Amino acid sequence: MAHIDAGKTTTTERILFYTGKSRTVGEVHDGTAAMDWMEQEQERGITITSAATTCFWNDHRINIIDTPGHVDFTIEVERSLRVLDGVVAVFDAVAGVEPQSETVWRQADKYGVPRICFVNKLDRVGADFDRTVDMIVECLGVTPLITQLPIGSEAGFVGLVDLVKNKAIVWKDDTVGAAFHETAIPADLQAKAADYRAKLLSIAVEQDEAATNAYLAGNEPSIDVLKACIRKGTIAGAFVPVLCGSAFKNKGIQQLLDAVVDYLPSPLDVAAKTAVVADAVADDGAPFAALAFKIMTDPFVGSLTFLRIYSGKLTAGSQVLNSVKGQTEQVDRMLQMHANTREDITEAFAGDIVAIASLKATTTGDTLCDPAKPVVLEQMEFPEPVIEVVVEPKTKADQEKMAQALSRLAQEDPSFCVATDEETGQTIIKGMGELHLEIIVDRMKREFKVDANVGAPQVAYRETITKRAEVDYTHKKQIGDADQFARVRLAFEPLAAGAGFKFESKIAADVLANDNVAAIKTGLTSVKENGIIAGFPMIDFKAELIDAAFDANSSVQAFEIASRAAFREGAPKAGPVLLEPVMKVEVVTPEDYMGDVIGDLNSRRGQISGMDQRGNARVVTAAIPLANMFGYVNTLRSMSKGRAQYTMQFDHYEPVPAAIADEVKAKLA
Ligand SMILES: Nc1nc2c(ncn2[C@@H]2O[C@H](COP(=O)(O)OP(=O)(O)OP(=O)(O)O)[C@@H](O)[C@H]2O)c(=O)[nH]1
Repeated sequence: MAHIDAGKTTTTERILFYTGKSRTVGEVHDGTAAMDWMEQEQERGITITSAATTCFWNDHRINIIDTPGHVDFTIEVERSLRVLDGVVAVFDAVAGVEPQSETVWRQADKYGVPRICFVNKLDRVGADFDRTVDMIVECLGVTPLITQLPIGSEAGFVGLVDLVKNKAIVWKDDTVGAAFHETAIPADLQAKAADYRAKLLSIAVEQDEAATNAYLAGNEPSIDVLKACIRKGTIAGAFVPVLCGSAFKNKGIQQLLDAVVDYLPSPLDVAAKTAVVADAVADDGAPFAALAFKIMTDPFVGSLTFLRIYSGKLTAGSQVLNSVKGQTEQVDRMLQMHANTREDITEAFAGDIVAIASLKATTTGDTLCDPAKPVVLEQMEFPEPVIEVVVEPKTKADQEKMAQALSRLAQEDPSFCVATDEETGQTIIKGMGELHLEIIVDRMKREFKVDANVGAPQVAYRETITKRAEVDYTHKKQIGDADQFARVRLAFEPLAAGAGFKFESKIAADVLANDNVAAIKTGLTSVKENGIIAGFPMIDFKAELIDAAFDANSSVQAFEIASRAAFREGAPKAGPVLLEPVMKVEVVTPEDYMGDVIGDLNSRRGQISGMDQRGNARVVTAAIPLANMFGYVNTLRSMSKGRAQYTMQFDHYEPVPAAIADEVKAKLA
């Protein structure tokens, strides 16, 4: 995991080469990287989906997921972190810790995933290992355990000092597969290496009482003991081993693989953590339990569901239970994925990542388990989309294809959703950012051959209420010969940000039958999706059912209709407001453009929250409404002659100022 362009894919490609999975090394910049197999990934040189693959190193099997760095695809990182046992965080030694590295680091914190830091790109002009380590400490707040030091820098980067073995490792040249040899630490690095090694030993031995005592008595731990200490501390999160190299120049990759095997946990090491949520143990003999973390549309088999197996064994041809949906699923075909190629397998075990073809009901985050021993593994959280565009099929034939394509794409990607505008009947797609929706539309056109007109991206506003209001609504209507009757008294009340929607029935059980109460909830749940100000979903409020009445003409349909009408009548009295997504923006710019950048951010209703120095660049952070950030990439590029960069991510919702709310309403009217 890392910020965009830190070198994740390049590192992964080298790993596949050195572990013997690929005979040639794919390069990101010429579109031949095996892990970036989507056309859009190859054209743009970025990772969009997280590809899963398997390789072997030192008699260990390693399952790898290469995650995207761009913030629009954060969901891919989130779901990968949910199922991974260890992470290699890749840093660009020139840029250091960049905003998205910080974000994904916090995500890894959330799931408690042990990490190794790989300081990459040491061959680049301006590379600085020490500065990157300082930033790791400062920005990520971790204790680094420096296990390697670079030998030389920039074009002179030739190898590294392995502080664990206390040896230098030097490569013959920059080519793929170039031989390396162990040698004595160069004279000019000996003092520094001794210093760093002493630090390494003193931190590492703390993990083991016997090793500490021996060390204090003047006895250095053996390499095996030292490695065991590092492993223990890494898994416990006491420190993070820091390694270095240059993926592009083929240096440090084999040592990185050694570190993965030596220091990151095996499925057995994380059994305890899993057991807390699921009562599962990483034991092939235990009942089967797995988490579906990703669904991918596949041209050959329809859809592929990726599973991480936590315990037990899965056999092709068996039946498993989806314990979240309460449905049985048939596992006909099981595949081992290698980026874009696959291999049929018949058995998979605890710790494995496999893809299952054509499951019926399973969606991302569901648990599949042994029908005799049902468990539910901890589910995943998905972010709310902040941006939307209207898509219109060009012909009638495209209409159907588009609906199909969008539903397939939404199934793959929980951070993307499709909605229909109630009034205009238009199809709206919603996602995490401009790039996210651009890729979706591109895939719809190419993979599903749908011809469509695409509107300009719009902000995905929300609505909420600010005060309590009550409504007493009676639905009475004659339809044909039959009368309909339902009366509801509801109260609407604001809730704290992030609380979503809650429904509470305060009436006694004999006032209204349960299915009528359920119908009222159903009515409210659907009607709140089209708020009363400008049709945006209403969030963070509670609806209380205070009273209700029925007669011989009442039905669940009548109560559903009554609750919807009550919402439309009641919500306007509850001080409704329009909410807009406010983004956290970080701009990294040379000093010269600082004034222009700040002036421009201010003019976008931005609130500057920080200014910092990073290397010789300045960093400005600000909170800015998304509505004012469209096309910023071009403004910034021309303002800074292409030298400044920015990243942006959703921060919170805030009420839109009245004048701007009127504009939004006018535009939508
Ligand atoms: N000089 C130098 N360039 C590198 C190194 N590693 C990667 N690159 C280059 O940096 C660019 C980005 O590398 P990627 O591997 O695509 O980075 P990434 O982190 O996977 O990027 P995303 O997946 O898009 O987030 C490519 O042009 C690589 O060739 C390195 O060690 N040295």
